[in-house]
Amino acid sequence: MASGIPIEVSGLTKRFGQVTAVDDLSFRVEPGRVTGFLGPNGAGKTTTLRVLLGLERASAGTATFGGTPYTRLEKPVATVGAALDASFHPGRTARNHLAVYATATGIPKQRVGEVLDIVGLADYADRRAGGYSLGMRQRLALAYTLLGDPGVLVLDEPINGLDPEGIKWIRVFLQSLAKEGRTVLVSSHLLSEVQQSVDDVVIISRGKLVKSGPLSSLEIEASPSTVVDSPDRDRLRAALDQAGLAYSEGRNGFIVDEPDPGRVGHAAFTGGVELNSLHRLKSGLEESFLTLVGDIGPDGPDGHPVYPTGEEA
Ligand SMILES: Nc1ncnc2c1ncn2[C@@H]1O[C@H](COP(=O)(O)OP(=O)(O)OP(=O)(O)O)[C@@H](O)[C@H]1O
Repeated sequence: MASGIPIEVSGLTKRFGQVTAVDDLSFRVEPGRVTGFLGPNGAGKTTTLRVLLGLERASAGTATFGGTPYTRLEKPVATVGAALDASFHPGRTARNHLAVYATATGIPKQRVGEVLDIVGLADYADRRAGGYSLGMRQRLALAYTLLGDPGVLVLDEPINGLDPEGIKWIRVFLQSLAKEGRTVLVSSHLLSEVQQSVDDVVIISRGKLVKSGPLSSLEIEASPSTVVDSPDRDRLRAALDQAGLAYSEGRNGFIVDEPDPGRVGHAAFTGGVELNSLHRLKSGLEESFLTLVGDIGPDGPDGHPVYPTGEEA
């Protein structure tokens, strides 16, 4: 196995005409850990991964494997295994798909049998991929990434569409790859989908970094806390600082490390700040994630502010 090397993204920007898909994005993915690359649909995850893998050219900034861009890696297949947009010919078998790729990339044929075993597809290897379930196609995509026994794995939505048994399997599998010292980056638009599989998270929204760090730091945010927002964020920030309240700022407001919305409301009142949202964080980790990425608002469904009712704890 090639050793795991960090993925380093620095000041990365990618524009498509008027659209800025990735906007001055910087983060680092460490070997020996499973990292979830998270954000709602359209946040810029696939674009970031495509630049990282040399499929798109950056408008600015860099995305490298330990300082080396993918296109300049000496042995790319043995360094990085990636599954983006995996599509298979329905008339060909899993074994045939992998054998063709192995031959094209100079990987010994015996490795095909090994990776089929590793991903649990050996019994189905000689069936046509057209008859595979989504879960089996996900396993075949994984088998591709492992052919060169790389130290870095980049997987786009590998859990999407798996049944509960498949999810359990991939969770253990990703962790075992990381324990071997590999760098494992897994994208998803749902935190809940990868929550039990990842050690670290990199969260983006509208092309920008929202948060990166251990999953446990997000869990701390999700512990009893209050979500608050104002049309005047600067004044609200100042009022929270003045009251000595700790918080992190997301697209839909501030997550304040204070379980009592009344105290947060009082801090805002003291600072003379108008609020358009104030409520206790409801469902823990997932709402914390959604508040950070701004996928849904803490506001009520009619767009009006929701104030604490006392039943949301
Ligand atoms: N080739 C392209 N030309 C123009 N715009 C693009 C292109 N590729 C992506 N975009 C735009 O860039 C933004 C980010 O898209 P991207 O596919 O990277 O997001 P994502 O986080 O991977 O979302 P999803 O999970 O839906 O794939 C979107 O607004 C998308 O429409």
